[in-house]
Amino acid sequence: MGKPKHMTNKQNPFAKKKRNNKEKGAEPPARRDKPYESIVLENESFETYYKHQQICGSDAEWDQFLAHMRRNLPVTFRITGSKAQASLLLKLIKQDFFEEYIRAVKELRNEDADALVEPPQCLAWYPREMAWQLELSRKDIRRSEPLFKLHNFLISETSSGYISRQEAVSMIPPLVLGVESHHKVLDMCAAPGSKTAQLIESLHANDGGTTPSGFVMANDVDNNRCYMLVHQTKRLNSPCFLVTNGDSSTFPAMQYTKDGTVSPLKFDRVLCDVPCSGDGTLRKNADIWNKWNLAQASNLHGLQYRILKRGAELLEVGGRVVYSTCSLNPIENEAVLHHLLQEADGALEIVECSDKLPTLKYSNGMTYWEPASKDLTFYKTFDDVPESQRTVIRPGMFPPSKEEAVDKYHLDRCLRILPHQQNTGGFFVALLQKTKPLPWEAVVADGQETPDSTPIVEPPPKKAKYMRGFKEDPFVFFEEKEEVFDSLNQFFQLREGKRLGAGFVFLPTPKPDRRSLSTDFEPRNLLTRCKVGKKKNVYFCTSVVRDIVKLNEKRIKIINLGVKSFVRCATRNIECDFRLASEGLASVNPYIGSQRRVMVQRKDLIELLSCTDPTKPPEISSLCAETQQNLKNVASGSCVLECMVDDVKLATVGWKGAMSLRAYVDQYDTMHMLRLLGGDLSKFEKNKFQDKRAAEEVAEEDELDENGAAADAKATTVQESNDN
Ligand SMILES: C[S@@+](CC[C@H](N)C(=O)[O-])C[C@H]1O[C@@H](n2cnc3c(N)ncnc32)[C@H](O)[C@@H]1O
Repeated sequence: MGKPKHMTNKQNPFAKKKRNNKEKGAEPPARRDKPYESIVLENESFETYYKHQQICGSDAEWDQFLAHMRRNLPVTFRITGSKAQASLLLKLIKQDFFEEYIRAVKELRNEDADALVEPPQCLAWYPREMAWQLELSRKDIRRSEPLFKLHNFLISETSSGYISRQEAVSMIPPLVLGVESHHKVLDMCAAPGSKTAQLIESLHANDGGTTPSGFVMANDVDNNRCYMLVHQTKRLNSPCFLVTNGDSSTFPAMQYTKDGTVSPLKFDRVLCDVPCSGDGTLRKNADIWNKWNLAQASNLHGLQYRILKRGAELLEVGGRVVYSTCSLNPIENEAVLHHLLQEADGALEIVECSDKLPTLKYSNGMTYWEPASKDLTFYKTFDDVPESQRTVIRPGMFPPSKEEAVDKYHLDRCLRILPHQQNTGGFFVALLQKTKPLPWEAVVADGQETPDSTPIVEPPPKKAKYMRGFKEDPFVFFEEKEEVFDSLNQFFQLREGKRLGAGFVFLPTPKPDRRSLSTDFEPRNLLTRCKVGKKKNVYFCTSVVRDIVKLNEKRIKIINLGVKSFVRCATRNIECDFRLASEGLASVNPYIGSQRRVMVQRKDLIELLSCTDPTKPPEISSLCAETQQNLKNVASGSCVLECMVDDVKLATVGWKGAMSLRAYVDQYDTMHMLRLLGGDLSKFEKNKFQDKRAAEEVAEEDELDENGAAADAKATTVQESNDN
């Protein structure tokens, strides 16, 4: 046994400081030093530093920049999901949501009915009109009663994953990366996951009914933030996705099976949305005005460089990596890129990407900057840096000559998005292409393999804390012969249904020839999270994800993968002990046989979804004749309910009982589907302001009653004592 902790010589300096503070009675630091409203939106060092670096072209532009930095950020959102259902929702948003928006904004501003209100603005650079900006801040929406329906809409559609409330500039890196369905994608610093969600959507965007052959691996060093990532991406229900937890700067070399041979796993697309000082988010995080200083940027440069370098090593030749930050500081942006490009000696090249974002306003990447110390002394060359500052200001932070910056390194091809250019946050993004193996990879490969299949250089040694965090339940894949699978297969006809539909819940009408694309259901792609005992939840993933997990489980900590597809639910007289889980429906739906599918009429689906009392599901005899007819050949138990809306097929999980039919959908999905079906949502609309007022009234009445009772009791006591 070792010495007790307090007797060891080595003490954790942070714990010691905390103890000392406690002893001195010092208050723990508040999360924010000042209440939000009273934060002074000024920081002299910030202004001096960025003015010196000339991030704006003129004094007039600088004034505009600062003025925008001090304004609240407008709310933006994206419509997500597969093309068919996203178009359906867009149509609805343009009709109902905008109408309600204009009405509510007029009410909020006390304007009369004829007043003109700007409708929401489409972000023109985002494809297919799928991203929108409202001239309201998050605070406006949360705190204003007239906007409660809009708030409810945003919450319910976000919770069910059909829209994503995401800052406009944060939508840019995944667009620039250009992910396609066959790509192997790595998101190196992924939490909380708004960009990961976009990458997954791109992977599925052109699936046209087939499951993508590529995958997205999302990593974050912070164990807790990995769970935020799981939560954020869960709504997309992608079987081609996994979450890992590790330090990206030492991300391990991995393997996968390529054409039957175990090979090094290199990625086609890598996103490095690195940790940064975040001063581009000042409009959203006003407390940064208080805290901003130059030390953060200098401290982060090294980590940012190491993450990008590792990303480039893990990239396939011909592959692309996006480097992005929400910082305006050239030390965290152009300097990091220049640092690596210099070492890559032509193996990496910054490529033009503005063509992917037509109409986006931006400034070109900086080609000259001057690193500075915390006291704002600026240096033109490393030779000028005094010895005492040389651990902070590093040679790799200095710019190349002005000619090289443009002609050799193309730093001007980077995009700087400044807040005043289109009323957004500040952002930096660059797209790089790997044209050949990196010089140090070629050395590793020398004499062993051709440059095309260069093995991955091993990462720098890991620190001891690398594998820390909670222990995850195991990932236990089904074997080819698996009792549970036989039962699932028999009941849901998984090997007979084959590919009848498409990947996401909202299915375009299947074309008859799609059957020819069919692939058999692979039982080994099902897994559970327990080694012993009864299998409870059964998850589904694609073959490539299973392969990667099996080959690399010991190299990297895997947090999550697979979509819950079947749930144990033993019911008397029903042969299969599992029901379908709505999360996995999109993935397994194409395989489910016709005997477990029911086409229901629109009116009936509205009735099923509107039933909020689980003890009283609609009687089958109350449904339309067509629906009743379609139910005739379906045995009791879990089934898929299908319904056509325009030319889009909606699918949801249902349960046929002896006399009744029910839909198994959570509240937010119910609201979403009712919206698309044109059903009545009023019973789900909550006005939190009204609820609060009602609760206050009840509390007041209770208080009056209590006071009255106390007065009565007192009067009685007085009366009694008088009587005595
Ligand atoms: C700017 S945020 C990423 C935002 C995210 N891409 C999104 O769009 O939601 C940076 C993330 O990097 C993570 N991080 C910091 N150092 C890291 C490292 N060495 N390896 C991996 N992730 C790291 C942080 O935990 C943080 O979640």
